[in-house]
Amino acid sequence: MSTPQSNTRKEGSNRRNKKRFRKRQKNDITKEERPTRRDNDRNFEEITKENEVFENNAHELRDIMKVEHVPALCGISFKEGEKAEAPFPLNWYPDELAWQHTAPKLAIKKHPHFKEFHQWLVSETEAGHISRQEAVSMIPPLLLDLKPHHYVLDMCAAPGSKTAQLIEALHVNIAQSNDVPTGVIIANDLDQKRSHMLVRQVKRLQSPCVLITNHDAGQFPSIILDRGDRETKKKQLSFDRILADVPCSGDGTIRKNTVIWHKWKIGDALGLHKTQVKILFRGAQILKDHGRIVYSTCSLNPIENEAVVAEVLLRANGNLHLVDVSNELPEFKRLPGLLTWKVMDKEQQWIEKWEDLPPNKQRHYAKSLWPPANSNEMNLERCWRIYPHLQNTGGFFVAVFEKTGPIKDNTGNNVASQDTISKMDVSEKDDKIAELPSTITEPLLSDDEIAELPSVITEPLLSDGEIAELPSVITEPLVSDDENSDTAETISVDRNANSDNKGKQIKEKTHGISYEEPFIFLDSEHHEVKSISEFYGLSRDFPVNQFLVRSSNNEHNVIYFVNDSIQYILRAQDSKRLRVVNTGIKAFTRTNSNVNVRCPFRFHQDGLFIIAPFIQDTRIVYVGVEAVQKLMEETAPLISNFSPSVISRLNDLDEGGILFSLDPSKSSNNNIQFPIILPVWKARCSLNLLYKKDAIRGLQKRLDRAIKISEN
Ligand SMILES: C[S@@+](CC[C@H](N)C(=O)[O-])C[C@H]1O[C@@H](n2cnc3c(N)ncnc32)[C@H](O)[C@@H]1O
Repeated sequence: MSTPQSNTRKEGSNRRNKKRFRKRQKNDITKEERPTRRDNDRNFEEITKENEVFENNAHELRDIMKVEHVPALCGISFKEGEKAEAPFPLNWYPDELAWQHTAPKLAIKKHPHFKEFHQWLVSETEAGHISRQEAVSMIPPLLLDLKPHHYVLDMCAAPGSKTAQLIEALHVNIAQSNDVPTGVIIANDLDQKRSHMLVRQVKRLQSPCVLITNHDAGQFPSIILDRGDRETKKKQLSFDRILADVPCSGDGTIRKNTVIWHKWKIGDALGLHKTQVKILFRGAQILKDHGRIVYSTCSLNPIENEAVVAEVLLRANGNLHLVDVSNELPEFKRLPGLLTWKVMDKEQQWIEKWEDLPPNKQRHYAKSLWPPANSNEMNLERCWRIYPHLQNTGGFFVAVFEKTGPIKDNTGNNVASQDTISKMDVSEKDDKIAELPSTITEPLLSDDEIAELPSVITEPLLSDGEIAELPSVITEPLVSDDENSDTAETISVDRNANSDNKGKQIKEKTHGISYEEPFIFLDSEHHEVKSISEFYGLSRDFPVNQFLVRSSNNEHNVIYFVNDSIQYILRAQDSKRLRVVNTGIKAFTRTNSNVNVRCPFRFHQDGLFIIAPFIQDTRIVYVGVEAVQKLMEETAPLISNFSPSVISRLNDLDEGGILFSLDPSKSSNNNIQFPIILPVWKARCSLNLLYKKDAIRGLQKRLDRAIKISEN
C-alpha cells in the first residue's frame, strides 16, 4: 500500500490557489487584495509555484494512519488465542509512505476497529489518495527513477497497480513547482478487457498525462511525431522510462495464489520465455538513449528471468547494460541474479544444453532458455531475486537496464525501412506491417536517421487548423499488429459515428473486437469552447487546444483535458496507428437543466485542480467553513439559508457553474489549515455540490478533524 502523493498533488494545487482565490465579499476584502486581471492572465506554465504549507500536509494520511488507526488496531484478538497484527510501515520504503496490512479477512469482518480502518482504506483508495498492492510490486516503479518530464511506457500495465504508482511518481515532485507535469505515461495492455481495468485505476488518480492503449507490447507501434512548433525535426516516439512487467507463470505468488499449486506446469515458463524476450527487446528498441527500462516478473524461474535478460542483452549487441542498483533501497533484502541455471524439458528431464535435445525436439525449445556461454560476463548478479522468506513478501524478480546506443532489429534484416514506410499511405503502411514475418518487429530509426529523411517522402504536414479537424485515433481501417492474436483483422470505426448516447462512448464491434469512439480535439473557435471561456472568464493563456471530446457531433456532453505532451502525440498523423482506449480527465460536463442558461457546462471534480486557477473572480464565491459544511451536509441547500454576505454574492450571479472557495489565510475561521475549492451548480433558488459522495465524505472527515484539532 502506498500513500498519498496524489492527495498532496491536489492539495498542493488547492493551496497554491489560495493566493489567487481571495475573499470576494466586499466586507472582507480590500481592493488591493483582489486578484488582478494579470493574475488570471498568467501563462499556464508560469502558474504559481509557491507551496508554503506543502511540507506540513504532504504526509497527512501517513500521520492519520500513525496517530488514529494504528493505536486502535494494536493487540486486537479476533479469534480465541489469535491476535491480528496492526499495520506497520515498510522499513525499506522512503518516508514511511508504504505500509503493510496483514490482518486476516476474519479480523476485518469481526472487529469494529479493523472494519472502520478497512472502510477508510477503501474510501481513500477510491478518492485516489492511497493505492493498495503487494509490497514487492512497488519495487519496479521505484527503480525507474521517474521525473515529471519523462515519457514513460508501461508495456503490460493491467490491472494497473504499478501504473498508479508511476502516475503518482510523475506528479509527486511537481506539486512543488508546477501543476501539470510535462511528461506522459502510456499504459498499455494486450488484453482489451484488461485494458479497461486500467481506465478505472487511472481515473482514480485524475491525471491529464495518461494515455491507455491496447497493443501487443512485443510489437508496440513506431510512431513518428509530426513537426510541432517546438520541434525542428520529425522524431520517433521513444521513451525515457519503460516498465516491462511481463506476463509470467506467477510462481512467486504461490503463497496467496493457491490455484498455481494445481495449475503450474513446466511448459508454462518454456512458452512464456519467447513472449517475454520479445516484449523486453521491443521495449529496449523504443527506449531513448540513456533511458532506463525495468523488467520484472512475479516468478522465480530463471527461464523467465535471467534467461530473458541474457538473451536481450545479447540481441542488443552491447547497447544495453544492466544497471548496478545495489545502493538502492538498502533496507530491502534481496539476492543477486543467477549466473547459470538448468533447464528441464516437459518430460522432466534435465537438459544440459540445447544441443543435447533430440533433433525432433530442438525446434520446440529456444536456445535462449539455456545460459549463454558468456553468462558470467553479463553482470547478471545485478538483477534482484526477492524470495518470500527474506521479508515475508511474494517472490519477485527485477532487472534494471540502461541503453547506450541504438538497438536495431534483431534479425539484421532490413525488411521495411522507415524510408519505405514513409512513402506509403497509412493503410498501405499498416498492411505492410501486417505482412512482416512475425519475428520482425517494426524497424526503429535513430532520431538522426529520421531527421535525414528527405522531407518530400514523409507524410505531408497539416496546418494546426487542419489537424484540429482530424479525429486523433483509429479513424482509418487498421490492421491489428497483434501477431499472436487469432483474430487479426481489419478494424474500422466510422469517422462520422453519431453519439446519441448522451455522454457515453460508442464502441463499434467488429468481429467481436470493440473499439472506442475516437478522441477529437476541439477547435478554439468551437462554440462550446467559446461559451465556457466567456462564461467562466477562462484566462486567455489557458491551453484550450488541449480540450478534447469523444464524438464527432457538434454538441458534447463531456469535455476532457490532456496535457501538452499527450496533445502533441495524438495530433501527430501517425498516432492513428495507436489503439487508444482512453485518455484525459473530465474538465466540464453538460448539465441537463431545462432552464436556459448562458453556459450549460459545469465543472467536473476531476479536472478542477487544473481549471480552477484560470477561472475569473466573477464566478467565484469566497466563503467560510459554515457555508462549506452546509453545502456538504444538505442536498441542494436553499440559497436563502446561507449567511447574508453569501446570499448577496450569489444573487449577483447568473445561474450556472460557480466555485466555492475557502481560503484559510483570509477566513475568520482560522481552524482550517488547508484551502478548499468546491465546484457548485447555482440554480435559481438552490445550490448543488458537484462532488462525488466518497469525496464529500473524505472532505467532511478532514474538516471535522481539523476543527477538532484546533479546538483542543
Ligand atoms: C503481470 S501482469 C501486469 C501487472 C501490472 N503491471 C500491474 O502492476 O498491475 C501482465 C499483463 O500483461 C498483459 N499481457 C500479456 N501479453 C501481453 C503482450 N504481448 N503485450 C502487452 N501486454 C500483455 C496481460 O494481459 C496482463 O495484464
